[in-house]
Parts: sequence; structure tokens; C-alpha cells
Amino acid sequence: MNKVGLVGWRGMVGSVLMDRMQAEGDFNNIDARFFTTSQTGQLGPDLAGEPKPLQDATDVSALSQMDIIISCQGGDYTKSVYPTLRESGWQGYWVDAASALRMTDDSIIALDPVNKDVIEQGLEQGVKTFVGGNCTVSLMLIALGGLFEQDLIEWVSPMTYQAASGAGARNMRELITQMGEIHRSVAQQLANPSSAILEIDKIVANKIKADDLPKDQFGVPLAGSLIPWIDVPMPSGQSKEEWKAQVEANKILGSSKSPIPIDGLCVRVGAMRCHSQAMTIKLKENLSVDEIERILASHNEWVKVIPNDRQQTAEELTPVNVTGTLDIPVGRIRKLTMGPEYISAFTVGDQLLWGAAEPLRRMLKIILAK
Ligand SMILES: NC(=O)C1=CN([C@@H]2O[C@H](COP(=O)(O)OP(=O)(O)OC[C@H]3O[C@@H](n4cnc5c(N)ncnc54)[C@H](OP(=O)(O)O)[C@@H]3O)[C@@H](O)[C@H]2O)C=CC1
Ligand SMILES: N[C@@H](CC(=O)OP(=O)(O)O)C(=O)O
Repeated sequence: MNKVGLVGWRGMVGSVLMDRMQAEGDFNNIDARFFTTSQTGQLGPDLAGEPKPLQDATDVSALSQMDIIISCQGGDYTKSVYPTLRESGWQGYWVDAASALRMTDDSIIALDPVNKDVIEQGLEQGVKTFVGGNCTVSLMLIALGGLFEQDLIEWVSPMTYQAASGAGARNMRELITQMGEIHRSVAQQLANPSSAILEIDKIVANKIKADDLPKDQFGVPLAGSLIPWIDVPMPSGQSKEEWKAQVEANKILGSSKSPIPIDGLCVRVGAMRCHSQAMTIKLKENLSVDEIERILASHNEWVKVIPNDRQQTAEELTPVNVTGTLDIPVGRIRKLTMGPEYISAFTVGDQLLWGAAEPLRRMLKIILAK
């Protein structure tokens, strides 16, 4: 059995990956070894067999015993360990959630429902480094996979509504704490049905702006507000999250030489772990909405077309409906007034599942099946 080293398995992304691997019985097919940057020697997870002591995730000689390494530890870890490991002559497969190696020439961004051909070709050619894509990019490509596959898209402008989880576990906690404190500030008035709403609104607005609202993680309030900027600025005026859309999507699709323009604004909202995206799409042809829906629905088993119906949209095309599932609903598909080739679409996906852990889990299976 292949020795598979897991690094970052107890973090948020790593825990979701572990759950999925257990649910799919993946541990039956590998000899799993668990690594840590902070708990060397402590017992690893109990996965039916005897828990083994955790190994040091910075020990290159221990890592180099692995056939495959999956890292959900983060970009700093990848940058410090990966080059040394490769320089030591290690020829194994490196599968990573972090963005650090995504755009290097010798890596492939893995999203097999969309680029199985690119992955298979890479494996044939000896590529050994596979990286999960940015969450919004992977979720958009699974939703619109049918249109991309048939080369029907001239350009896309995705405007995102990104959950707190994308910023990390501490940010999720901060969002909930902010919500709780805001509620507490008006709990008395809310309990009285005749209290004035504008008075409640004033107290809430003051609470959100108050210095004592916890905001160490986001830097500004998120509950009752939003943040139209994610990640660091780029010289283009884009945020780095916005920059990733075009470069990563085209690398996944294998179209980097004549890239499809993909650009929009990325916004953090007070959702927990599902990213949503409102997309304006210019098609290369005037297709009927029925035809577009048919193409989208038939691309993969996770995309679910939601009819452009008020009730179904409100019930099914939401973070609350999608959270914890692998479903990628896409709806609000209609012609825009700009012209017959312009359409809108709205999609939602769990950014810890298809946005992070699931492409890695499936990549491991593809390597094992080789
Ligand atoms: N959050 C996201 O949405 C996405 C994240 N990623 C990538 O994955 C990386 C990891 O992200 P994420 O999972 O959110 O990071 P976490 O902060 O949840 O976990 C990272 C590491 O922190 C250490 N750690 C320290 N204290 C704790 C604790 N109390 N509970 C759990 N782990 C702890 C663990 O390492 P150790 O056991 O060695 O101490 C763990 O592997 C990111 O840096 C990013 O590169 C990719 C796509 C999406
Ligand atoms: N930046 C994403 C999450 C993430 O980790 O992205 P990346 O894997 O590209 O660093 C978000 O905030 O929602």
C-alpha cells in the first residue's frame, strides 16, 4: 500500500478532508501517516487501527519516506518544506490545498470534474505536484463546467459573496461573536413588540461601530455589514482574490495561452462556509435558456440547475441549503437586457468541500488508480 503522509489534517480544511476520506473509505486503501508542526510524538487520530505517534512535519527525511504527501497546512509551510524536500531528491506526489505552488510551471491545479484530461496528461508526462484551486474558482468552474467545456463562453464577470470560513476558523468565530454581541445590545427592546424599530436600528448601528466589538481577525465589523475586498492588493487594482479568477481558471481549463477573460469583485459577507457568486456571462452564441440549462445540468453529477422561480430560488440557491453538501446549485439563469448573448447566473458552493478538501481527496484517488 502507498504510504500517504497527511500534514494539516487537524486544521479546518484538513478536518473536512479527513471526514470525507473516512466517509468514502479512502483510508482502507492507503498506509496513512500523520504529521504535525506542533505536536510531534503525541498520538495521531484513531482511525479504527492503532493510533500512531505524530511525526514531525518539518523532518525532510521522514517526509521523504512517503509516496504521496497531502498538505492542508498552509502556504508558509509549503514554501518552507517543499523546495527542500524536492532538492533532497524526493520523487513522490505532493498534493496541496495552499495557493503557494498553484501557478508554478511544474504543477497542475486539480479539479477533475473539469480538467481530468489535463490531470491525466500531466500524470503521463511525470507531473508530481497537484494543487487544489482557489475556492471561488473551483466552485465557479463546476457550476459553469458545461459552458466552458463546449467553449461557449466569451467572458465572465463573477461578483462574489464569500463566507467567513475562507478567512479561517478564527474569523468564523469572530463573525458569530459579533452577531451575538449585536443581538445582546438590543435583546430587551426586541422582547417588547411595541418598541420602536428606529431606536433598535440606532443601537445596533452604534454597537457595530463600537470600539469594543471584537474585530481583531477581519479588522472591521462583518456582522451587519460586508467587506468588498479579499486578500492583498495587486498592481492592476484588483484584489489578489480577484486576480486569481482568470489566471487559475484558465490554467485549470488548459487555456492560459489564449485566456478567457474572467474578472469581477470579491466581497466578504456574513455567511459561514458557503461562497456564492453572481455571474454576468457573455456567450459566444445566442442560446436559449433551456439549452443553456441542459448544457449546465449534463456536465457533472454535482451541479443542480435551479429554475428561475422565486420560491425554488429562495429555498434552494442559498448558503443555508448548500452548507455541508457537495451540491453546486446554479440558477437565476436568464437573458440580460444587454443583448441575446448576455446571461446572468447565480451559484453557491461549500467552500470547504468542493472549494478546498474534495479536489484533493479525488486527486489522491486518481494517483492511487494510476
Ligand atoms: N480556509 C479555507 O477556506 C481554505 C484554506 N486553504 C489552505 O489551507 C490552509 C489551512 O487552512 P485552515 O484549515 O483554515 O487552517 P487552520 O488554521 O484551521 O489549521 C492549520 C494548522 O493549524 C494548526 N493548529 C494550531 N492550533 C490548532 C487547533 N486548535 N485546531 C486545529 N489546528 C490547529 C494545525 O497544525 P499542527 O497540527 O501542525 O499544529 C493545523 O493543521 C490555508 O493556509 C490555505 O493555504 C485552501 C483553500 C480554502
Ligand atoms: N481566499 C479565500 C480562501 C483561500 O484560502 O483561498 P486560496 O486557497 O486561494 O488561498 C477566501 O478568503 O475565501
